[in-house]
Amino acid sequence: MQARKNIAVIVAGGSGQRMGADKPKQFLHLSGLPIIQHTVQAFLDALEDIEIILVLPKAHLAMAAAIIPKLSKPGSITIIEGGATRFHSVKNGLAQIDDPAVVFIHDGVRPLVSSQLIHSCREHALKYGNAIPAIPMKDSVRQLFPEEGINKAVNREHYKIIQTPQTFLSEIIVPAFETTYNESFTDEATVIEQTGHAVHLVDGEEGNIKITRPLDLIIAESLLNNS
Ligand SMILES: Nc1ccn([C@@H]2O[C@H](COP(=O)(O)OP(=O)(O)OP(=O)(O)O)[C@@H](O)[C@H]2O)c(=O)n1
Ligand SMILES: C[C@](O)(CO)[C@H](O)COP(=O)(O)O
Repeated sequence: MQARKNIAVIVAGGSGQRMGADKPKQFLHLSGLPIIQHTVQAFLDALEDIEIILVLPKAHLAMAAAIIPKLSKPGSITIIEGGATRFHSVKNGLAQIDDPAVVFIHDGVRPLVSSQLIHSCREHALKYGNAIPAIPMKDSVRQLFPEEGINKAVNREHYKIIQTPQTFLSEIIVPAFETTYNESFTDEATVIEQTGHAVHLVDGEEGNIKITRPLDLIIAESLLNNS
């Protein structure tokens, strides 16, 4: 039987509107290195045989030339052009996968992902077909009813905050992405759910933050300096 590869599709094809910087946030520096360099290196460090498909914005493909040679294993990285939405960027990355694999799909702007979480996701995906990291909510939560102009408290124990790497057997995630794009696809779990797969949640990590707004950069810098 063909051995199962480990492949990470790292999506960094966005433009970072909410960050409001002069370049896409994945290229901003964190502790002196581009965010995307931290993220890719985290996967290279976690798994000896990892192959990385790095999805970048078309207009910034050249930025890869500055980053790749600085990684510990530059040879294991393939650069792919991103799409109009995160879904399309993931789809472009998945189109590169032919062999049986455990496929990690990870936000390029979650640079603090740990080796422990990557391994936990891999083990659960091998057992359940998919592994989706999730953390508990820590604030009170209210649902809005705009038409009635009211809001109501909900039980936060019934909700989880979802992270990446969302991890799958290739035979599940590759065919799932043949579906037509739908605006409700905010992550990969929503895509496999539509094809009838049960989503398997695993414990995520509080520190595995997504750098979305300027404050997140400050938090990430602090977490990195105190780790
Ligand atoms: N067309 C897109 C949009 C997003 N992403 C990636 O998906 C991850 C999570 O998306 P998000 O944080 O929303 O990034 P942006 O789309 O860049 O941010 P914004 O929504 O603020 O513009 C990021 O690593 C981003 O680069 C992508 O690969 N291709
Ligand atoms: C995939 C994700 O990071 C899981 O929390 C999230 O859905 C991405 O959302 P965004 O609006 O594209 O940042």
